[in-house]
Amino acid sequence: MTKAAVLGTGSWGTTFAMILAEAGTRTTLWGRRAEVVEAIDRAHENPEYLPGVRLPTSLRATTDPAEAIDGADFVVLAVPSQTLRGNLAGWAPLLPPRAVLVSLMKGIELRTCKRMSEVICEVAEVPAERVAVVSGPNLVGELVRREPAATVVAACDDTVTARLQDACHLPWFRAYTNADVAGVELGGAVKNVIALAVGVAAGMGLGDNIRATLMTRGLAEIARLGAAVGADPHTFAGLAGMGDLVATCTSPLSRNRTFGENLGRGMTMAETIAATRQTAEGVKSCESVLDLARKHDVEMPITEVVVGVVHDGMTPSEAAMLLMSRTPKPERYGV
Ligand SMILES: NC(=O)c1ccc[n+]([C@@H]2O[C@H](COP(=O)([O-])OP(=O)(O)OC[C@H]3O[C@@H](n4cnc5c(N)ncnc54)[C@H](O)[C@@H]3O)[C@@H](O)[C@H]2O)c1
Ligand SMILES: O=P(O)(O)OC[C@H](O)CO
Repeated sequence: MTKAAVLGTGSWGTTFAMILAEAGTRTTLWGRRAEVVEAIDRAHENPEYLPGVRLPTSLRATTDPAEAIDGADFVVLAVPSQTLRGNLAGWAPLLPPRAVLVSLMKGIELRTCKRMSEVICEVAEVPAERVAVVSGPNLVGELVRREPAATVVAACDDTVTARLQDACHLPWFRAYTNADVAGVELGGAVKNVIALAVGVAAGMGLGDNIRATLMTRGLAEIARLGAAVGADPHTFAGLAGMGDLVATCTSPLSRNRTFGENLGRGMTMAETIAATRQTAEGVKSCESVLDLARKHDVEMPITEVVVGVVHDGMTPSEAAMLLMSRTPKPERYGV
């Protein structure tokens, strides 16, 4: 039987562990807090992140990473992107020699501008063939009700994607495979930034025309950056590109969109952060996405104003004016 360790008992870590367990994978969750771990292990509920959701009885939980990781075929990483490097450094000595490391995270590391798979290879000292990512339109609030959804499992090794697909495929959760790791990761990380922009516009009371414009031009930004880092442009028309962009930018369940909406309504950053209990990855990653774009000489005007609003005191109205007053140009998608 395939065995998985899921490291991180937040909303996506717990939900993906539930999916793995339901798909017949022997799964153990690792969490930092004893009370959460005990509730998952004994009462089959995560009261902190998924109150009221009944988890499979086969799903185990522990505060001991060695116990979770022992004998795992898949070690699934589900902590915030900016803490991954530190967390993984502690877990690396525990990894079984042939385990595949799976990233659930949708962020880009600050300062290094590295994708999560790159951080994993570097910190765990594993070849790219032993790393996979999972990304797609996967809003936890719907998945825990077992509403139909799909995702993408990506790895450069076909046998790895096939095994991971098998480990998490369910009648209500379709996993597609893709070999374009960079594209799948960028789609997931940058859509969070675009969702912040869409949220700001919604909070300002603006309508569907600008939402569609931000999403479409946002996808063009994602594709331009993707082309610059060597991703397959087709990936961005798929679930991890357009699919996740649509889900995140249109759903009230999205934390990134909601964060932007609060800013657009006039809340300060401090008030918005205080109102956000969970990880809204775009808030930090917008800076690393912009840095990455600058490194590759890629223009990302929506990302630039998101960084302005979130980190540099730009008002939503100033951001809107900056975007709308750009030089008129031909419509181009991608490069
Ligand atoms: N929730 C979703 O709908 C969803 C869906 C797909 C992908 N994701 C991505 O998955 C990743 C994790 O998101 P989430 O929704 O589980 O976030 P979350 O905020 O619900 O949970 C984060 C988890 O990490 C833990 N954590 C925080 N700081 C830590 C640290 N320093 N060391 C170790 N653990 C720490 C928290 O205790 C918590 O268990 C993010 O990159 C997110 O973008 C989330
Ligand atoms: O709630 P968000 O904004 O972090 O989005 C969650 C998922 O990434 C949607 O696929």
